[in-house]
Amino acid sequence: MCTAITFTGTSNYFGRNLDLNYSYGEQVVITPQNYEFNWRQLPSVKTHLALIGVGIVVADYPLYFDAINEAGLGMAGLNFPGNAYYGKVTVGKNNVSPFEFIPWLLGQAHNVGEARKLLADLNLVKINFSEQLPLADLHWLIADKDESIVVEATKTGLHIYDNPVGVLTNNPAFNYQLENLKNYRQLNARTTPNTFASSLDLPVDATGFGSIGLPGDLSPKGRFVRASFAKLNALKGTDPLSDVNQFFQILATVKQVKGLNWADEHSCEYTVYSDCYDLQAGVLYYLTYESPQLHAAKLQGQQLATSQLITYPLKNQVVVDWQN
Ligand SMILES: C[C@H](CCC(=O)NCCS(=O)(=O)O)[C@H]1CC[C@H]2[C@@H]3[C@H](O)C[C@@H]4C[C@H](O)CC[C@]4(C)[C@H]3C[C@H](O)[C@]12C
Repeated sequence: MCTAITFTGTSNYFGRNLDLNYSYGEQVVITPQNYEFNWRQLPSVKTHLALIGVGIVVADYPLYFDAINEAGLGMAGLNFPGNAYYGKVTVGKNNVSPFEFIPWLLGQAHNVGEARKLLADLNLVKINFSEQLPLADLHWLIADKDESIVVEATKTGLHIYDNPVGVLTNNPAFNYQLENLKNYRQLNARTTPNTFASSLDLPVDATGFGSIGLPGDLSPKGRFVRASFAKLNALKGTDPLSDVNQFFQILATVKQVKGLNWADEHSCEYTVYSDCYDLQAGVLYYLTYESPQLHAAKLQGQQLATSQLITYPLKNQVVVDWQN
């Protein structure tokens, strides 16, 4: 399972937890402006916006899990098993395969408004990357500094939803998750007055009473409510780095610890990595399960106009900052 969020403070932030029972050997992948994209159905593109994100490179192709572009638009793919539906190639449409979707959109859209226009003619097609890497059932969170949307391709068509919460998890579909928040409208980040019965004296003897009922479980439903409550009530920082820290603290409320969520008999899901993009500065901050301090990479200067993919393996060593 995964959780993606947006957060606004001194800058605008976007990122996710990637939860899985194994690692693909993820890397930071920078796609410069002159890397040529040879799409499966659409004409090749020689120049485009530069991207930075997390993913893997196979046969010199960037398979992004999440990324942003140099204009400050971000996008993340999250599992949507059993609900995602990709159709046949349709004449007159932008036929894009799911593994091409992130680079195709981020390569050209500067903001959510432009993304919406491109999505109007999008057809997500059933074309896999290779036999070894079959189709992934996904839905996507797309965000810029002002707004976010969710894209779901299901049997009933391509759906684009406004996302007033700026959170996405997994099944069931996004509409359900949004509707489900109504069941938690009584939650409060402050302790509420006693409304149980006016005749009964029920003094508070601690804090946190307003959040009694907040789901603590790791299911997508539970994480959607918890991440929304955390994100919508979290204080903003006083500078970009304190915001980045706050972003990771929010993601930590839905982090999966190894051993708490078994995917099958032999392996459990855990938070492989968490990341936070500063959409305005073009910086990717991340931490991994094995290396929980902040690492960073950015889209910068002369790298932007080159033509070869640039990669850095995600750090996986614990580093201790000794003080004596
Ligand atoms: C599994 C990842 C999503 C994490 C998540 O939501 N987990 C939930 C687990 S559960 O169902 O709820 O149990 C997704 C996000 C991006 C996906 C990858 C990207 O789409 C890029 C390629 C696409 C290829 O078709 C398949 C391999 C792949 C490399 C994908 C593997 C996998 O499906 C990834 C890594």
